[in-house]
Amino acid sequence: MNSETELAPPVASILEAADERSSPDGRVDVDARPFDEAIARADADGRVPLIAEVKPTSPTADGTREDDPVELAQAMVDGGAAAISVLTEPTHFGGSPEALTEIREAVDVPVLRKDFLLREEHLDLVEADLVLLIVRFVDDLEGLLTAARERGFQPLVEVHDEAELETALEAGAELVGVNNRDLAKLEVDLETFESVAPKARRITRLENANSEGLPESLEPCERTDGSHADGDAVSSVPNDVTLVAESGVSSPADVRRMRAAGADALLVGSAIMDHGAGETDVEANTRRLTEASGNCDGDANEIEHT
Ligand SMILES: O=P(O)(O)OC[C@@H](O)[C@@H](O)c1c[nH]c2ccccc12
Repeated sequence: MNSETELAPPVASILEAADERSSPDGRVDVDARPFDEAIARADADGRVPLIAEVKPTSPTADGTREDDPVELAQAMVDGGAAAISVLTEPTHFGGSPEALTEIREAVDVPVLRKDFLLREEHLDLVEADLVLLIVRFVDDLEGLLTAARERGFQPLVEVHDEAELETALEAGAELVGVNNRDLAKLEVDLETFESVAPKARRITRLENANSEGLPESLEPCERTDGSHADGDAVSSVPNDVTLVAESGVSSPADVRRMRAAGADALLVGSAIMDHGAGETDVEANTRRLTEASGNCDGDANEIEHT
């Protein structure tokens, strides 16, 4: 495994279980729904491009939602989600490959398989439009990226820091998720995306500069504290890596904060699933995030969450 620091005990046990899981013989062959088109459609409609996650429970959740996963996914799409993420990990997240298959049949947006995929054979368990590959847990990222693409999957490569980002980009990742949750402590800090994202822009900009020259900078969004998300352009680079801000986004203000830091899309689970006793209307929970204004207008578009 590609990890030197200690992992939170639930994560270590998830990985042990993942290592022992096997897939049926034979390779899947996916005709994937393009994720870039789903992002473009959302942007064109004025919706924040959101991957909403069907996550019945998790090591950090307070309870478990027993609702029909297909109904949950449909409610997320009705709330404006550009794509759906489905946990297929069974032991700690209450997920299943069957739920993913049913959801993919029921909705027409791209579906991400969220699991702990360690080896090539793990890719063959179930068809999906995207698969998550976590840099920290994968030994041969380049090999797994190739194997995923050969099957038709669009790989979303998850990183948590700059070193992992470099590994991801060197291996040829085009779609990168920056996880705000530290898997060593399971703590969430939105500054993770804010500090890693500009580095992704800088590295790909240098690569582009070799062939095309530098694009003009856009004025970066101003944050509510008056500082800038980063001095660099955040969304003007052609042939750029697509960046997804993952985890810990719970309010329209968080959405705007991640967009200001350069997120092309966001991945949100808990705030939509709401495992506690709070707001259980998944469609409304999704809508208040997809309708969060994409500009930096402070709280002008804040919808009261009662
Ligand atoms: O529930 P949150 O904080 O909105 O997070 C969603 C998603 O980012 C998170 O579930 C996640 C990110 N990377 C993962 C890897 C495995 C399992 C789960 C995850």
